Amino acid sequence: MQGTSAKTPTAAGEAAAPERPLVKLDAGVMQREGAAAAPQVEPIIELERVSVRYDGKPAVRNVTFDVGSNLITALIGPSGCGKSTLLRCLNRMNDLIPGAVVEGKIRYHGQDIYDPEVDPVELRKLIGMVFQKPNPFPKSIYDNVAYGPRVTGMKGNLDEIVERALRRAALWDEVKDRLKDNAYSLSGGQQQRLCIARCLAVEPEVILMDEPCSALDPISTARIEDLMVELKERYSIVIVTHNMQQAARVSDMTAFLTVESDEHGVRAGELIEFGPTERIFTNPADPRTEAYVTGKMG
Ligand SMILES: Nc1ncnc2c1ncn2[C@@H]1O[C@H](COP(=O)(O)OP(=O)(O)OP(=O)(O)O)[C@@H](O)[C@H]1O
Repeated sequence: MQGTSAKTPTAAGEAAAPERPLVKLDAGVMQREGAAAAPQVEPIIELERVSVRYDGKPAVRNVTFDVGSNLITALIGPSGCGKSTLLRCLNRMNDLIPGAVVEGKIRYHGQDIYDPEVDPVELRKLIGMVFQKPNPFPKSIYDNVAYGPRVTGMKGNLDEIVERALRRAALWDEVKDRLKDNAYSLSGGQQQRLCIARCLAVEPEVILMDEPCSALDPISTARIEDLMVELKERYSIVIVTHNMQQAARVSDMTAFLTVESDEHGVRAGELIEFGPTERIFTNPADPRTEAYVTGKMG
């Protein structure tokens, strides 16, 4: 599988990117400076007419868009429109759901990820996932981060790999003196950053985040949002969020989905609009997008 060549691991101890100031957008939502400019999308993942069914029942229909390299792409839309389903397609997590069938093409660096030659376990190392609720293992902080490198037999000094991942997840300073403590002794926000560190430890290229802040307080949420903006220097991120302010604050590109009926009256999630986040929130092309982002629908 292609894909690791673009990555240049750096030594532990690198400085975190400076926090970006917030700027006000016309729509009254706050967005970090830099995310406002219309970004160039150099695709790392391409979705082409992707449809998903569960036990024959359509959940998502004909979705086409590109996930840009080193950008944050937000998937937004009302409950049940298929955001999580679509996210799980991107690293074949739907393979683990009995009855789930994915159609269409998903290409990662141009390669069809559903090709029988592709090993989904290898794919998930390159396209990692962070879930809604922090889900650390009942192990020490160190062992949580070391878990992936150990089971995948990653080469290198394990202490350095753990430190690097914890630094990139902006958690090192808070845990460096308690690495042997159980992960459950951390706060919810720290646990979520630990899960991000666990994901980063195996050197992914893409991070999928399914409502990563929904179980967190506003301060922990702000830390994760800052972290996401720092991480995109090195990784490509796709985030599912119900929080439109969050999508507007952190993402560069936004895909808006909603449930629509086809000509036979069969309902499934469809992509209504995809584009630079600033435009989607301030000047959407479709009235359904406008209704959703202004809170009149969903
Ligand atoms: N494991 C599953 N088995 C059967 N149907 C499923 C499964 N997961 C999702 N669905 C169905 O697929 C559709 C899309 O669900 P999905 O969870 O992807 O939407 P969502 O936009 O992420 O929703 P929410 O915002 O509420 O989390 C829904 O109709 C849902 O009931």
